[in-house]
Amino acid sequence: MECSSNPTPLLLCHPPLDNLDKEKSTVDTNGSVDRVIAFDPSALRHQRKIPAAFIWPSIDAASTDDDGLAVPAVDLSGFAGGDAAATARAAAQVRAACGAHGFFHVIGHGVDACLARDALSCMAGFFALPRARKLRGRGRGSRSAGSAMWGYAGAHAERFTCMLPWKETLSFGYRELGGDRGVVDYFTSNLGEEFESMGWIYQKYCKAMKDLSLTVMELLAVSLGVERSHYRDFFEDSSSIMRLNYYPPCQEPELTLGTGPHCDPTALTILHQDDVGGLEVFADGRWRPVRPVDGALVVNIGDTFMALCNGRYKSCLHRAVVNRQQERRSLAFFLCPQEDRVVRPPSGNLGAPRLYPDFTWAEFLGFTQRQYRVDARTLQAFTEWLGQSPS
Ligand SMILES: C=C1C[C@]23C[C@@]1(O)CC[C@H]2[C@]1(C)CCC[C@@](C)(C(=O)O)[C@H]1[C@@H]3C(=O)O
Ligand SMILES: O=C(O)CCC(=O)C(=O)O
Ligand SMILES: [Fe+2]
Repeated sequence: MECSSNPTPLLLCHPPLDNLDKEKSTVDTNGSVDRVIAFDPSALRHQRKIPAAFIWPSIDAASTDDDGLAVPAVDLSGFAGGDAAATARAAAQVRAACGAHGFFHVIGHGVDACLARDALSCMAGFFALPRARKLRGRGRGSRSAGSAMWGYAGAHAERFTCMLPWKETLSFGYRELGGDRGVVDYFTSNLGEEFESMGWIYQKYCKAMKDLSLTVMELLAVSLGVERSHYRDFFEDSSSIMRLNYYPPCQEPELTLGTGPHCDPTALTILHQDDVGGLEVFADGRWRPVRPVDGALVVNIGDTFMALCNGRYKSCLHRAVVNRQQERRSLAFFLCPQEDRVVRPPSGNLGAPRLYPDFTWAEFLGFTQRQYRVDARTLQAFTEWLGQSPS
């Protein structure tokens, strides 16, 4: 597999647009995947070496610098309460962080601490289930573009054949409109009635993340000098993605990755990580950890927001590493526009000259699920692909 996520000379690394098809060259001649790995950490634990499919190119798995990334802790309480000085301070912090690397912590965010704790801890029960049971949570999503990514996935081994991530995930969609128990219904209909209480935890957690993401959108607008409600209104009817990440301990952590180097294609990510650590950002030419801070949530700009602000704020390359001793859990809430909404920056001084073409989230999500494995240059590849498409 050609390197598709070389972090150093990003622009010098041009994999073919269909980097998914390239990987399928390891599919056998009658079209079926011949080396599907059933990711079963309890069985893999007894092997001295990890399977070759989990080994990443050394450039992607390059070691981490000790120097933690300086991410500001943006206190949202004053901003939400309408305090002018607190707003100016928060906007300045966000402007500096997003102009540099796009990552910041939020504190004073108002998310119930018990809910946040429960959402992180209750996933343990799910990932500890036998594999066959977890697989019941596969696939039945409502939206076709993303349906391959809904439900349970063990190392994405059904989608990819090499550079597999050392993780298990459970993903589901969240949209508020159309009912206030969509997540609960997802859990009970896909996993079983006994998952109802877990479904309620994520139902409430998603609502809290949606509200928080709209507050952050307001702050981003203020920080960019855009009309305060502009992005909030844009995302009011958003359809977002909730993902539970479970990273088991790994016997050869320096050879693999929990999540490979990528920029999030989505608009905004709110990450709740446990206290183990593993998130890293590629900044100033090196991989730097974003150390967990108790009570804080990590926020980062994704490609879709970078397009919405015409490149003023960065969607930055990041990854998650694993370690020998400890399992790690994280919760990622990905804010995405409603599928058919056109992504374009507001007119005015942000808008020209345009760096990216108009697109819809349905098109971009479809590209990441059918055409291209998300990496460091997804938005660029998507832009080129749009330019080549008939219309
Ligand atoms: C739209 C998306 C694609 C990925 C999930 C997400 O909702 C946001 C980030 C993307 C991802 C996590 C980036 C790293 C590679 C990936 C395959 C993964 O390791 O999970 C990505 C997701 C995907 O499912 O395509
Ligand atoms: O688990 C983490 O720390 C990061 C995961 C991530 O970047 C993602 O899911 O997009
Ligand atoms: Fe990410």
